[in-house]
Amino acid sequence: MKTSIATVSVSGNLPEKLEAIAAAGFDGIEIFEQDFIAHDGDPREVGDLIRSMGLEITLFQPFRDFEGLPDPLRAKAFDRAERKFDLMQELGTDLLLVCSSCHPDALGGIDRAAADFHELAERAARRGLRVGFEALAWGRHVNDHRDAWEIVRRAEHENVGLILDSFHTLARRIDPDSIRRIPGDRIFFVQLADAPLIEMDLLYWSRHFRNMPGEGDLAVRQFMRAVVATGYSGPISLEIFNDQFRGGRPKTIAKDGHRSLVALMDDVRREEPAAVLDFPPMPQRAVVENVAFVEFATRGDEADALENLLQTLGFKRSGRHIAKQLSLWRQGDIRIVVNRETTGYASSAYTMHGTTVCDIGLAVGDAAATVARATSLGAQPFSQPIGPGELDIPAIRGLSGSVVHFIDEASGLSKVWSVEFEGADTPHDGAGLKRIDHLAQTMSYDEMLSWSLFYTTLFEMRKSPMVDVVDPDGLVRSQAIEAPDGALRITLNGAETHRTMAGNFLADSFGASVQHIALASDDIFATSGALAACGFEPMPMSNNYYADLAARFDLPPALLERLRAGNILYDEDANGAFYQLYSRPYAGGMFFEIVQRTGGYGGYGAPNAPFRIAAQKRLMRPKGMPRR
Ligand SMILES: O=C(O)c1ccc(O)c(O)c1
Ligand SMILES: [Mg+2]
Repeated sequence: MKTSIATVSVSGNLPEKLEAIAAAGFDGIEIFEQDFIAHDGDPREVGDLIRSMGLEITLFQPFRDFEGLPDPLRAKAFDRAERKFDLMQELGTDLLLVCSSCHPDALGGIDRAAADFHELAERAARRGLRVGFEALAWGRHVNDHRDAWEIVRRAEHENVGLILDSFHTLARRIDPDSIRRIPGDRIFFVQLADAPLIEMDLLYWSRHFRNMPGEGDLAVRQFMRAVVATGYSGPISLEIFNDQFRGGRPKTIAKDGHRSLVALMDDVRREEPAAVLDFPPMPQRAVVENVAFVEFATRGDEADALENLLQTLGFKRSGRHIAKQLSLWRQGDIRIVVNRETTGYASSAYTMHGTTVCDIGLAVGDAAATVARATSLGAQPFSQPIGPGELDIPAIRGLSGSVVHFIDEASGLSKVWSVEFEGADTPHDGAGLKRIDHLAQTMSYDEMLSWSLFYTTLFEMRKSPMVDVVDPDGLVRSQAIEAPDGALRITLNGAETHRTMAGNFLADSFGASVQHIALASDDIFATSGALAACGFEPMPMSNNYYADLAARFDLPPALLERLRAGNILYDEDANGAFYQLYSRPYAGGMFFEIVQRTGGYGGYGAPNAPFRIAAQKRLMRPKGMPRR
């Protein structure tokens, strides 16, 4: 099965689009006519350029407002088609996409349309070309793939077939399983797009909000399962109209597209075992067991400040690396590595971002298989020279240059602490922090889809709905990506302006990275007391916040007073309660959060976020100081 993508999906001029598409690993492209017209170059040369990059032209599109017209418009439509057939022959492609008519004079009538397609197919056949019919969701008379199929069937010509596009079917809530009734050899082409569920005009939704399969909310997988069940074996092509992608980096968009397609086909293979798919197999999504470690790259005074903060959080240094300037800090099941190396990867991360989380270690069932899946999805394996006595721990590059290591029991990699570190790796209770609850990564809003696709295609993780967080100086979008049992929880925070707390951090750290780490306690009040004894200074919350808590919830006065006294934030959902306590920001806006979940509370305290951010900004911008 060939992978393909429409040129309209990627930003840039035609050569830039082609280069990005070829580099991402696609087999072919759909030429979107506008991209060709905007290019100044002979069609034969364009065709040769495309083939020289190892790409095939799988389709030329769109041909609009063809079927059901009265003469003389009908005759003109056929003349127009002949010109496009000339162009297709020069480019070197044999398939034309005809999308259903939106013409105000189109007459309708299934048999009239079928007769038009019979004649068009006859003309195409004379040149060895084929035509495919696609129902646009907003087509005047034809806006359902089942009607398009009836027209193709009645056209009775082997040079006309059906073109399916997941957006048009799913946006109209047409049951994708109706595709299972169509013979696979009569489907000439399949286009895929996802989209976020937003109530709006279908045309506007389609032209501005489509995204890659898995990035939106449509049942693209169910659609594709139905397609492969028909026996269809032609190209699978992404056709994504998206305002954000039009302004994005061509290479990133194309790579994300390829990743989404490969992951989708892997899911389809597993869920539709009877279908024959010539797609290379890959290991299934990795189940993350826990966050094995978080590593900071840091230096000098900043490193001292970080270690000091870790001590006030109840951590103890429990090991030093046998050869490198790494120290291991422990509490409960949490491991934090402080890396002060001046060469190697962590050192470059420090140079780039300042003190930063440069590496995340995840415990998985099979580390090598996880890297194999990641590589199939287009991720880059990561390695650096290994010193004597050190273990070769499989790793990949995450996004924005970060590194993710995979640790497993089977290969002995979980023993890395006793092998590579001197000193006892013994757990201790400290202030009662047990495990990492979540990691919060900050990025520009444009990068959020890439990151959520990265996590959801590689790991067994789900995304929860996007929430808006109000910062006094702008809006931040936040989305959680979670493993089913909470073994790994990541919140993605997308900043649009550098004046927000998140945007400021992003600008200061030159790129996306972890802005805060949330550590879980099973008794936040005991932890709060223990932290005070360690010299921890919580971020102060306002009286207004606690007055509002009293109004929002039915909290006993004594509990409310304990919350206020400890600067602890509170939230509830249908399942349980959530307690939060924040450190003061350090090193360019990073911070720690301490949380307790009771009764299966599933969120992240989003209602509290605006007040937490305002409190942090008060600390960072003392009273009376104008903002930068
Ligand atoms: O928005 C459109 O007009 C349009 C054109 C061609 C397509 O294949 C499509 O899905 C939409
Ligand atoms: Mg389409």
